[in-house]
Amino acid sequence: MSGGSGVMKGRRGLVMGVANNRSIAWGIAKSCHEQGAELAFTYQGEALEKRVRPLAAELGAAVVGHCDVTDPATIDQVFEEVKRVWGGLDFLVHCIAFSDKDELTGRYIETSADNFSKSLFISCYSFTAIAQRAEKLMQPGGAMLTLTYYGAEKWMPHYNVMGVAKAALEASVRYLAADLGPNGIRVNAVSAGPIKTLAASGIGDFRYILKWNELNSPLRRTVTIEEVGDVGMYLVSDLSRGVTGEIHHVDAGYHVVGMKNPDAPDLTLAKD
Ligand SMILES: NC(=O)c1ccc[n+]([C@@H]2O[C@H](COP(=O)([O-])OP(=O)(O)OC[C@H]3O[C@@H](n4cnc5c(N)ncnc54)[C@H](O)[C@@H]3O)[C@@H](O)[C@H]2O)c1
Repeated sequence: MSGGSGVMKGRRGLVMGVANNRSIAWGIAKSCHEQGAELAFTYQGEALEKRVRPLAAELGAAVVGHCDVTDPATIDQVFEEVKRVWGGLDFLVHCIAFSDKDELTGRYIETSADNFSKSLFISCYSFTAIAQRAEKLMQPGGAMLTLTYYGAEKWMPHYNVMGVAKAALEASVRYLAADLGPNGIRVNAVSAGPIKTLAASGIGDFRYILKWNELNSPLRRTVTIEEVGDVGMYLVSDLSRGVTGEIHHVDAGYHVVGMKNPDAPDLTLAKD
C-alpha cells in the first residue's frame, strides 16, 4: 500500500479484464491496491498471460488462471481456484467486452446475427455468468462492478452493436442489484469516457471520438484509467455501501452536454 488511506484493507477482489497496463481494469486494480485491497487476476489466453503475470507481481497479486468467458468451464475453474486460495470473495471487477472489429464501423443495421450474439454474450451475459459464481463466495458487504459506455444511452458513430450490448449490460446491473440486494451484495457500473486502450482501438474513428470529447466535455479533457480506477475502487469499497444498481459516469461530464461547445474548433479540424 502506498499513499492510500486503507479503505480497502481486508477486502479481497477478483479483477477480470486486464490486457496490459493501459487497461481500465488495471487502473481499478491499482487504486484498490493503493487502498489496501488484496487482488487476484485472470487473463484471456497465453498471449495476455505474459502481460498479466508481471503486472500482478507489481501489486503482489495472485493469478488465478485463464478465463475465456465463452468457455464456462474456464469460469468455473477460476472461481474454484479463488475459493481454494481465499475461501471467499469481497469484490469482483468485470472489464470484459468484445465485438468483431469489422462491425464497429459504418452502420448498425449491417450487424450480423452471429456477431450480435457473440457481442451480447461476451460483453453482457458474461457479467451475469460471473455474478452467478461470485454470489456463492460473497458475504453481505460484497460488491460487483462492470464497465459501460455512454453509447448505451445515445447513438455514437461506429459503436453499433456494442451500444446495444452496453444497454443490455446496464439493464442487467439493475436486475442483478435487485436479485443480490437482499443478500447485502451490491452491483454497480462505471460509465467511462473514451480512453485509448486495446479494445478501443477496434472502434472506427476512435481518435476523432477522443478529440470530440476533449473539446466538448465540461472539463474540456478526457479521463484517465486512474480516474476511472478511483471511482471503481469507491464502488467496490464500503464507502459506497448505500449505493447499488447505479451507472456512475466518469467522463469529464460529457453525458450532461446536449450540443457542441460553440468555442470548440471546426469539426473537420478536430478530426486531424
Ligand atoms: N476504452 C474505452 O474508451 C472504454 C470506455 C467505456 C467503457 N469501456 C469498457 O471497459 C472495459 C475494459 O475495456 P478496456 O477499454 O480497458 O480495453 P482492454 O482491451 O484493455 O480490455 C478488454 C478486456 O476484455 C477481455 N476479453 C475480451 N473477450 C473476452 C473473453 N471472451 N473472455 C475473457 N475476457 C475477454 C480482454 O482479454 C481484455 O482484457 C470493456 O467493457 C469496455 O467496453 C471502455
